[in-house]
Parts: sequence; C-alpha cells; structure tokens
Amino acid sequence: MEKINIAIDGPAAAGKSTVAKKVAEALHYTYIDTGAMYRAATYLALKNHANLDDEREILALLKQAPISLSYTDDAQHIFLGEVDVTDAIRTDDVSNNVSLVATHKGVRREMVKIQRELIKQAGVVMDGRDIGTHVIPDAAVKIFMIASVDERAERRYKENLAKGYEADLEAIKADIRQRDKIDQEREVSPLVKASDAIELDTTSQSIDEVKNEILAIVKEKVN
Ligand SMILES: Nc1ncnc2c1ncn2[C@@H]1O[C@H](COP(=O)(O)OP(=O)(O)O)[C@@H](O)[C@H]1O
Ligand SMILES: Nc1ccn([C@@H]2O[C@H](COP(=O)(O)OP(=O)(O)O)[C@@H](O)[C@H]2O)c(=O)n1
Repeated sequence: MEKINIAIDGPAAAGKSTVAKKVAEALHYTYIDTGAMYRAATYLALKNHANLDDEREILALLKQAPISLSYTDDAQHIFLGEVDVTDAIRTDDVSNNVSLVATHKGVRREMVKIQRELIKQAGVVMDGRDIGTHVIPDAAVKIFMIASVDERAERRYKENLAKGYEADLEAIKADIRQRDKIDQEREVSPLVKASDAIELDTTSQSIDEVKNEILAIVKEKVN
C-alpha cells in the first residue's frame, strides 16, 4: 500500500500523541513527537540557566548539544548530544516554560529543519502544533484534534497520578490554558487548524474510537 504522511495538530493533552502512536502502529508507520523537541530545547536552556527570552543563548546551547531522535523498541528516544533526555523533558518545570521557548523564530527554524529531514521518507505520523500548517503543508491527511479544557486537564491529571506523580487538577488546567494561549497567539507558526484539516472533537470519545476514525480517513485517502 502506498505510504503517506499524516499530520496531527491540536492543543495540549487533546490525545494527539496517544492516538498518533496507535495509528502509526496499526499502519507500520513511524511516529514522530515534535513537542519532545521543543521540550528538549527547554530542558537544555533551563539546565544551563539560560535567559529563556534570549533565543541566541538557546541556539548556542543547541549547537553544543544538538537534538537527535532514535527509534528503539518502537519508542521515540530524544537526545541532546549523546545524552538521552526522553524522561527528563516531562517535568513540570519544562512544561511551564516550553511554550515560551517555542515562540522563538530561530528555535522553530532549527526544529523544523530536523522534522523535514524525517518526513523525506513517507510513512510518518507527526504530531505537534504546526505540522499541517507549516511542517508538512502537503500532508495527505491532516487532523486537528480538540477536546474541552476540563476533559484535557482531567486526562493529564489521571495520567500524572497513574505515573505516581503528585498532581493538582487546577494547576494542570491553568498550565494547559496558559500554553494554549501562548501557542495560539505567537507570531511564528501559531497553533491553528489548517484549512484542509479534519477537526476531531475527542471530548467524549475513547482512544480506540479516535484511532479508528483516523484509520478510516487514511483508508479513504490511500485506496
Ligand atoms: N480519547 C481519549 N479518551 C480518554 N483519554 C485519552 C484520550 N486520548 C488521550 N487520552 C489520555 O489523555 C492523556 C493526554 O494524552 P496525550 O496523548 O499525551 O495528549 P497530547 O499529545 O495531545 O498532549 C493521556 O494520559 C492519554 O492516555
Ligand atoms: N510542533 C510543535 C510542537 C510543540 N510545540 C510547543 O511545545 C509544547 C509542548 O508540546 P507537547 O506536544 O509535548 O505538549 P503536550 O503533550 O504536553 O500537550 C507546546 O505547548 C508548544 O508550545 C510547538 O510549538 N510546536
């Protein structure tokens, strides 16, 4: 079967990465989580006490510790230089600062360069905020995944508890609202639905229902 690229965008905790992973698995495609790249840049900047408003400082750090991805045992691993930071980028500190780092034009340019290399060979499910609008404007399937803020906060809350982390529902809701606002209002590649994207509201859908809906959309395109 012909391979295509699939773009999945949407706000925080809408279910993008969970569903994208399952869709990729079902199609034997590669899943690429672009949020992890912005998180890695943020982790690096925080670790080095960089001024997060100064993109030159962040870019200089990224030159010394470039981001790369590897795919072992079906999971994406992200590296800064030689160091695997896959788990380290999921802290609250990173979550609370990543949208600011992602406003910088130069940082975005570097991330998009890596992302475009990865899509040269079709058969990719890529999720993020600007994939359908900017990174893969010619993606054969574009999904814009949404869910209510309450539902998204509840999902992230349960996820954190399940991982054994402390979680505060109201704090999570505030973080999600704040990140959505910065992501939607930034000048460069803001979070917006591509005109040719299909919007899926997952508020009252199960993970499998969303996955099956996307697989049906893909099937229609490919056949
Ligand atoms: N349709 C759904 N119904 C219920 N929970 C979901 C659904 N989709 C995702 N989740 C859960 O919500 C949480 C956030 O999903 P995630 O895929 O990380 O979102 P995103 O990548 O959009 O930030 C995860 O714990 C995931 O298992
Ligand atoms: N393509 C992308 C992906 C993420 N991002 C930024 O990175 C942050 C973290 O992305 P993520 O996908 O890991 O977020 P969640 O999974 O927590 O929702 C987003 O809130 C955006 O600020 C972006 O600007 N562009």
